[in-house]
Amino acid sequence: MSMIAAFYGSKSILITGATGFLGKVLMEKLFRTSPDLKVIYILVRPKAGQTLQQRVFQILNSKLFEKVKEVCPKVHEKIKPIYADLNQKDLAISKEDMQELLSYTNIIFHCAATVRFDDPLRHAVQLNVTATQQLLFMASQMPKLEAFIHISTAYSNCNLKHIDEVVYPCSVEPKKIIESMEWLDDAIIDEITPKLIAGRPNTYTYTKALGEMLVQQEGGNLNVAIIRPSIVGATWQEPFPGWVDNLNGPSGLIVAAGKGFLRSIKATPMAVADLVPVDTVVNLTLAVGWYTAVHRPKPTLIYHCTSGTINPCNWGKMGLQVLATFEKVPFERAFRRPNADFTTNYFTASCWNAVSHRAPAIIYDFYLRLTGRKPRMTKLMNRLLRTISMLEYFINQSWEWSTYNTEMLMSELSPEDQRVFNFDVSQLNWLEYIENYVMGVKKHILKEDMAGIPEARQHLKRLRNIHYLFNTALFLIIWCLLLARSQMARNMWFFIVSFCYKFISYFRASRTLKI
Ligand SMILES: CCCCCCCCCCCCCCCCCCCCCCCC(=O)SCCNC(=O)CCNC(=O)[C@H](O)C(C)(C)COP(=O)(O)OP(=O)(O)OC[C@H]1O[C@@H](n2cnc3c(N)ncnc32)[C@H](O)[C@@H]1OP(=O)(O)O
Ligand SMILES: NC(=O)C1=CN([C@@H]2O[C@H](COP(=O)(O)OP(=O)(O)OC[C@H]3O[C@@H](n4cnc5c(N)ncnc54)[C@H](OP(=O)(O)O)[C@@H]3O)[C@@H](O)[C@H]2O)C=CC1
Repeated sequence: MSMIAAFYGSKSILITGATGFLGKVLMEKLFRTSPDLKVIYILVRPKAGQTLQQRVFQILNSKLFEKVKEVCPKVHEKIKPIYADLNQKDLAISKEDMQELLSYTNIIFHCAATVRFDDPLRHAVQLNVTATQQLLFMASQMPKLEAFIHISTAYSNCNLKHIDEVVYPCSVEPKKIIESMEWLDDAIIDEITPKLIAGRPNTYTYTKALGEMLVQQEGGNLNVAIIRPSIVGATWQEPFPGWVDNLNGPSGLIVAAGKGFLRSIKATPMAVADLVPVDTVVNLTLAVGWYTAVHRPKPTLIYHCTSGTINPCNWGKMGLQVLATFEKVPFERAFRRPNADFTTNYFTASCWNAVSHRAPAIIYDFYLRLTGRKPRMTKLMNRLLRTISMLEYFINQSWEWSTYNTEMLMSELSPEDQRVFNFDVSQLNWLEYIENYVMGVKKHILKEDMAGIPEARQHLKRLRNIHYLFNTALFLIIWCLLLARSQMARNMWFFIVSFCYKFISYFRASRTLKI
């Protein structure tokens, strides 16, 4: 029997961010391995016109929860959605709900955050720092609380090349940043943001670092732990390989490449692609929750959930495997045949962006206008290029994270727990994982059925023929223009024609003599 599964068996658990990518897999694993847990409180907000219940219903009826419904038929009775908005003071939790949370919660998993790289500092601070402070204040009033597990990111200190499992202080205290957001206007905040995030690429990584510092400072007597995942990808093994449900990180670029929009990206092929499967992150998170509650380590421990130092993959290997998988499992209705490459300098990247991204989009929008349809490709391409510009920071350099605490935790687990809550990425087969990831993007993000592969292949063949036709026509047009304007071109054309004529005559003559 798994000690960790038994530990959660009687617990009341609060998960923030449970409707997110990581949060869903965390909930699924808890219900599947500890079906007799008491309750999981999830902070949820209405979204896209859906009520809290509708959002929970949609999650429980998704493919991700198919196995849970077999082992925990009453799962819907064990989830308690609580209205909350991290943008609001006191998280907008009602008095009744707050009283219940304070009275019964045993474990908190704080996953909620804004993971956007381009959020204004005020919004990122509100979600990733102020909301964390409010959750810590709630936790300090929970008499039954055994552990507070805070999910940060391995890139919170990406301004450093080697990162240890410690909290690195930020130049300005989190509390001062929180207070200043209350009275500074947006214009001043925009002006000071570059100075505050200095060395980091965006407000996301900066505010995650602030959140860690706040947890360390205001964790008080709480049993707190911090987990830093690197780039969280699709599931590796459980509940099944390849599950992913958002366009963040690699997923969006895999879609863009598979649909033929993405043709080049500035990357360093040998740079470490520090991906970590979401089920690996969840297994580590649950093991940390158990260890923190049972062993109460002091001071606060930080756990790196990364792959680069244990089982490194690089962007070149990943990119080639993604392209190879497209050959086997093409995406439907592609704009062009998938064919992308990494460029290693800005000049080449700019040229490729102009020739292989912007020009085709303009041509295609011109065609849409000619056929009376609304042009959309240029707008989509600009968004994709903007996304790429934000991700490039992370694919053109490598970092090194120490993993002492994570390895220590693994050694503390029983063999059964190491099996059930496996976070040993040394066992990961990258080629197999990446192939499952691409197939998962096709099935779970694009909602494409594998039965449509033959038609997708036919579509790609048609695109190839159109591509050849277009290139031939372009060549002929350019050649005719050259012939019309250049005597040298005409002389060259005459030489080629006469050479071919003589070669054919000689060939015929030699064949006649042989007969
Ligand atoms: C040698 C051969 C080479 C061959 C190469 C083949 C290429 C194959 C690709 C494989 C290589 C992949 C490289 C991966 C690089 C990944 C690096 C990731 C690093 C993360 C480090 C930090 C990790 C963390 O701690 S949190 C990470 C999670 N956070 C994110 O990833 C957030 C990033 N996204 C954003 O910040 C925003 O989306 C932003 C700012 C980039 C774009 O914002 P914008 O407002 O423009 O768009 P959205 O409103 O978000 O969406 C608009 C629209 O676009 C769709 N969309 C969203 N994101 C993406 C995307 N990444 N790609 C494509 N499309 C995207 C979205 O669904 C929306 O559509 P609507 O219809 O409008 O809803
Ligand atoms: N994905 C990755 O590659 C990595 C993620 N992480 C960390 O893991 C955690 C989870 O990330 P991930 O699951 O990918 O992110 P998602 O964007 O998928 O999920 C974010 C969660 O936060 C919730 N949330 C955001 N804003 C609010 C708000 N105003 N009020 C209430 N809830 C809100 C979202 O709710 P809603 O559904 O209503 O929007 C969602 O449940 C984050 O802390 C992130 O920093 C760390 C490293 C890598």
